[in-house]
Order: sequence, then C-alpha cells, then structure tokens
Amino acid sequence: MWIGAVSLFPDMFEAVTGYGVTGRAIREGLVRFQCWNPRDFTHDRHRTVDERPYGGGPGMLMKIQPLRDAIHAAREAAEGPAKVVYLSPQGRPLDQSAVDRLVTSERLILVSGRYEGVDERLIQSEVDEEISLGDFVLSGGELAAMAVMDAVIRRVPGALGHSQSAEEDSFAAGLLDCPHYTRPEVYEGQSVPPVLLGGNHEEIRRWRLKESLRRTLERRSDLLQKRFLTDEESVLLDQVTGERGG
Ligand SMILES: Cc1cccc(C(=O)NCC2(NC(=O)c3cccc4nocc34)CCCC2)c1
Repeated sequence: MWIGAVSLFPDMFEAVTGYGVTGRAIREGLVRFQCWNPRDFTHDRHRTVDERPYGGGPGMLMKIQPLRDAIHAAREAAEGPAKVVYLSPQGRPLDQSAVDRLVTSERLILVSGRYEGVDERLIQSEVDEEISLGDFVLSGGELAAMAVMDAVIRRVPGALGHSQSAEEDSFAAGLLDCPHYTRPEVYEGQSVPPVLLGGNHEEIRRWRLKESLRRTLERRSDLLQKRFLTDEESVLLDQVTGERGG
C-alpha cells in the first residue's frame, strides 16, 4: 500500500511512521509513505501558504496554488490512480467501515488543512472524499490524517503479524471490547473473574463475548442497532438484558 500526505507540518507524521506496528510496516516496506509540504511549492520570497478569505471574516485560508501543486506532486509519485482524502470537520465521520473501504484503495493521498481550511473549488477539483475524526475543533487535519493512517495500516495484510489483537476482532466485529485482566490476581481488593483463571477456552470465549455485548449495550447501544447478531450473541444479549432487569 502507498500513502501520500500533504501537510504544512510533515514532521508530525513521525508519530505514525516512527513507532509501533505502523512504524514497522513502513520500515519493512509493507506500506510506503511520502509527505509533501505546500510550502515547498510556493514561488514568492516569503513562501506564502495562506490567503485572506473573500467576504472577509477572521482567519486565513490555505492558498490554492501551493496546495494544488503539492497534491499533483503526490499524484505523480503515486504512479497510479490514488484516492484523495481531505480530512475535514465537514467530512463523513471516520469509522471501521470507512477504514476497511480505504484499505482497499492501493494508493491514498491524505490532505490536511490548516488555518480556517481550504478553498471550496480546490476540494471540488482535487478531493475524492472528505473524512472527519469527529465533531470538535482541531488546529489542523494532521492528527485526523494520522488516525486514518494508523487504522488503515493495521488492516494491511501482514501488518499485525501474529499478534492480531482481540480489540481488532471485537471492534472490527462492531462491538466494544470486553474487560481485560492481568496479574496480580487481587488488586486493591478486587479479584479477577474466576472464569478467566479456569483455562476452559470455550467458557472464556463466551464470557468475553457476553461482556462485550454487555458493555456495548451499556455504553454504545447505537452500535447494536446497526449490527446483525448471531444466534449465540442474541442469547447472550438476552441474558445480559435480563441481568440488568431490562
Ligand atoms: C466542528 C468544527 C466546525 C468548524 C470548524 C472546525 C475546525 O476544527 N476547523 C479547523 C480545522 N479542523 C480540522 O481540520 C478538523 C477538525 C475536527 C475533525 C477533523 N477531522 O479531520 C479534520 C478535522 C479545519 C481547517 C484546519 C483545522 C470544527
């Protein structure tokens, strides 16, 4: 997989390219990453990347020409059709289904905004889709771009090696994760659920699934609305509902 980023702060991406599973996937060449800074595509002495908004108002917008030229440079380097994603609060909220869709595009170009954003005509002419990290104010799109990179790279076959995490399975299956426990057996007077100490793997699997369903019902019942339940999950959810006096 090839990922290009367009950002005024390329060094920020070290947080993903330099650490953990994502860092290793890039180091091992499973994923190739390159970043382009619009400032390198300016032609004036002050290397200007921002511009006043028509109609007045506070703040600045990103200048069209440096951004457009940086995106075109990324397209050229992609050496094939690339999906251009603009990270923006006006975008479709990022969720696992969006991640699973993005990972099918062999080449992604992630564009991060700064200042108050970018000219709408740049979005119309260059951007395939807008994605949002959530409904809050950020200083730039880079953290959103890195969240997309992390989630997408984890889904590249081979990136997780043998340590496919349990979280991966449960959330990818549309449920919240079950509670986890490790040593010591008693911590501040609280002990570990006995089933986890018993070594009966089928019982442990069912307990974890039931606790995932309980937690999802308690904290994110919206996730249950849009998820098909297997027979086993329906039975376990009924038990949970009964235990809640629901
Ligand atoms: C709710 C709301 C309404 C209006 C503006 C803003 C806001 O935060 N505007 C500032 C910018 N925000 C983001 O880029 C950004 C923010 C949040 C999630 C994101 N997911 O991707 C990119 C994201 C846009 C241009 C530069 C930074 C937020």
